[in-house]
Amino acid sequence: MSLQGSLFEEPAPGNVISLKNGELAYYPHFFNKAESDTYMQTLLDTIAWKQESMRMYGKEVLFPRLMAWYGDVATSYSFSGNTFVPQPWTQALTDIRDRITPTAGTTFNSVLLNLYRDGNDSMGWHADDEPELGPQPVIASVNFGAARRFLLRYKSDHHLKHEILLEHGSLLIMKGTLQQYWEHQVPKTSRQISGRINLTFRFIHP
Ligand SMILES: O=C(O)CCC(=O)C(=O)O
Ligand SMILES: [Fe+2]
Repeated sequence: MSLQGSLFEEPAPGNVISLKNGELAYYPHFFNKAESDTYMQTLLDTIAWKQESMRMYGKEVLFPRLMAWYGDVATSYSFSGNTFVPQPWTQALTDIRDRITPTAGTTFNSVLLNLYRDGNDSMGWHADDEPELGPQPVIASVNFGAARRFLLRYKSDHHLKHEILLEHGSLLIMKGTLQQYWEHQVPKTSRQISGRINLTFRFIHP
């Protein structure tokens, strides 16, 4: 555990964002700049990044980003026709997990990592509503690297929207009925930007 972060520094306060049938809390500077720079580099160097593919309309399509899945041995996770078997926790991942756990108010047994290499990498509209996450999952999203727009839309009325710029060192907690009523995405951008890593800590019901 990082002494600097845990003993001498309180995380910056978060902003609760109350949406219709969904709740978010955003902590823009949860990790300080130096820690965030170090985690960015450590994760780039030590995570087993892979470009996965999914079957779509009978074709094998590459995900437009790199991914990795880490967690307790008993957790495996399926989406878009893939089952991901987790790799064992690394030191950096358990450090980050232990830092965010008190703020999230719940425990996590796995983490999905996404590496957006540049503005061309993205994630399309979806909700994290897979059955193994349970009915009202708490999902903690940690961000390092280039800031990216995180868009939300109400499933049954796409005019209802919200947007958050997820910055270097930030933490976003999604909870309550958010995944049931809202979808989210990280759109492409034509801006020339560097890489970004997002980690979503989850509790998978075995
Ligand atoms: O990269 C992000 O901010 C979003 C990640 C996400 O939605 C997911 O992993 O399910
Ligand atoms: Fe998601």
